[in-house]
Amino acid sequence: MADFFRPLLLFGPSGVGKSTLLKRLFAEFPDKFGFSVSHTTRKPRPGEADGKDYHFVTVDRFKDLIAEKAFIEWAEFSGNYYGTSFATVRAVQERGQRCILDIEIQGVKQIRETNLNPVYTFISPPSMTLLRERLQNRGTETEASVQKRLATAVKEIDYAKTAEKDFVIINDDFERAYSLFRSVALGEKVPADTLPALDD
Ligand SMILES: Nc1ncnc2c1ncn2[C@@H]1O[C@H](COP(=O)(O)OP(=O)(O)OP(=O)(O)O)[C@@H](O)[C@H]1O
Repeated sequence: MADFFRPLLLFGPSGVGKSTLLKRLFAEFPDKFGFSVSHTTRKPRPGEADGKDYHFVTVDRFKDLIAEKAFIEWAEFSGNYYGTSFATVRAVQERGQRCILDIEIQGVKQIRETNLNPVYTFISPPSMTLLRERLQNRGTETEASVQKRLATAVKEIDYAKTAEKDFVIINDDFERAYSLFRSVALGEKVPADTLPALDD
């Protein structure tokens, strides 16, 4: 069970279902896991709470935090800044919880250079067509933003094809994906999925 105490890092393209999987995990295990709440300069979506989903900050504040070396990793993504502070990860670990990070690719690359030693878990769409549909159906993006996220997704998936990762979870049928994700999060030794072709 040694893996349980390593942070769990989730990565995967926007719209693949990372937040949905996490929401379910936190509902089932309110005390076992702690989310590393990122800082962002993007505007809150309806229902998102400051300090829970993100620490929502201004660009000036974000730049101050960069200057103070507060971040383990930070990146600009889809026109906004995102970052993980040392303080948030530490706060989760001090509560005795497994820290879960939801990070985009540029951040993942930076994390590899640190001694955080997380379990790298790639959440994959079953196909590019389904990814596009989910982004469109979520209703939070304009068509231009969907296009931008899909273009980024293609690059992220190319990276994921070659990058070192501990687990791949295909978010096809949600209940199936969640059951696998739950096992991975609990530190169980389970056979994971293999990355689909994603060339559609
Ligand atoms: N297995 C699934 N089958 C069908 N729809 C799903 C599934 N999982 C998630 N969704 C839906 O797909 C949309 C995107 O999911 P979600 O917001 O969790 O993605 P995300 O990876 O967290 O994206 P972002 O990185 O942009 O926050 C949501 O509308 C969600 O309800």
